[in-house]
Amino acid sequence: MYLLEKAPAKINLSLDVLYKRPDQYHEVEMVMTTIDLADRIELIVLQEDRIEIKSENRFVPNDERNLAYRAAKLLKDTFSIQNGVRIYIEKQIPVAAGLAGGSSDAAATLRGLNKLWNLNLSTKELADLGAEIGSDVSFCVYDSTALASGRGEQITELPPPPACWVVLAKPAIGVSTQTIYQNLNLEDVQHPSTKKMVEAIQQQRYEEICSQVGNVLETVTLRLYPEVKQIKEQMEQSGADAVLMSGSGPTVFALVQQESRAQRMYNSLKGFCEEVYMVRMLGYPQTLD
Ligand SMILES: C[C@](O)(CO)[C@H](O)COP(=O)(O)OP(=O)(O)OC[C@H]1O[C@@H](n2ccc(N)nc2=O)[C@H](O)[C@@H]1O
Ligand SMILES: Nc1ncnc2c1ncn2[C@@H]1O[C@H](COP(=O)(O)OP(=O)(O)OP(=O)(O)O)[C@@H](O)[C@H]1O
Repeated sequence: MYLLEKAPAKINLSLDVLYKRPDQYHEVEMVMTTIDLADRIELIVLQEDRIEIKSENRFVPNDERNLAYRAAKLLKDTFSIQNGVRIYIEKQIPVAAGLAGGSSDAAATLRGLNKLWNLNLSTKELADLGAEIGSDVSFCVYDSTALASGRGEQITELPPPPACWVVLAKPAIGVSTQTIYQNLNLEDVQHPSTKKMVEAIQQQRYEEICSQVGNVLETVTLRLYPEVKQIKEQMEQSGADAVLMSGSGPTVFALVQQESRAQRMYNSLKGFCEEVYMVRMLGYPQTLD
């Protein structure tokens, strides 16, 4: 038995941190959506009791460090599944970029194995299981647009935002999410208004969405990595409707409604940044076949 799942990247349209919790996580309020930059996950059921990970990308671990491996293991252990699975990850999402690539692979594995192993779990049940793997996995299970609170695992779905182009640039550095949260000084940030962002999406007001984007982790990453700041400034100067860093970075994205303007921005960024993408905003679940 065999199944394909699409695992799209996410962007944070807003990311607010409320306080540091006693369990070493931070209480957050994030508005997230998906974009048409996606990994492709192929799942093949094995009669033998083992989990295999295959990927041509050298940055993707092929053992229990892989979040997709952990997703399969979690379902196997929780539901005493005797079969194994081969998981082939065709990687399109840049690794360690702030785009939840690993979390989305884990979520796609949960969705796919739910079908292949006839578990009949609801999206909420899968998302709750996903939270055991990582804070972003629950959102990725929903594969839509949502407000995420708690440490990121409490999901309230929202309608997809109005369509637009998303131009992304990832500087050639890796950023540790843990380091960024550790260096956050909550007295030194400007909090975005989650409420206004949610209302702007509910009312489908593109300009209001653009004026409400904000990410408190940006303060930390831009201070620690000047190359991220440089890319952000370059995007701001080339006529974006809004520019923001996604998650803990280092990827910066621009929202642009006009295709020709997005194309010009893509071309000019390509001149000094190797990893640049121009994709559509999605915000609703996609199928592959
Ligand atoms: C930055 C974001 O990607 C935004 O969507 C998420 O908040 C992070 O999600 P993630 O990568 O799935 O994070 P996890 O794997 O759960 O946690 C990695 C590390 O980030 C820190 N962390 C994460 C989430 C959170 N709400 N507070 C935190 O302080 C913790 O130090 C944790 O050890
Ligand atoms: N399926 C996977 N794809 C990519 N990286 C993975 C995967 N599973 C585990 N990893 C590990 O996780 C690390 C972070 O990768 P990932 O691409 O998920 O980061 P990210 O986009 O910054 O995540 P987030 O936005 O959730 O913080 C990588 O360095 C890699 O070693």
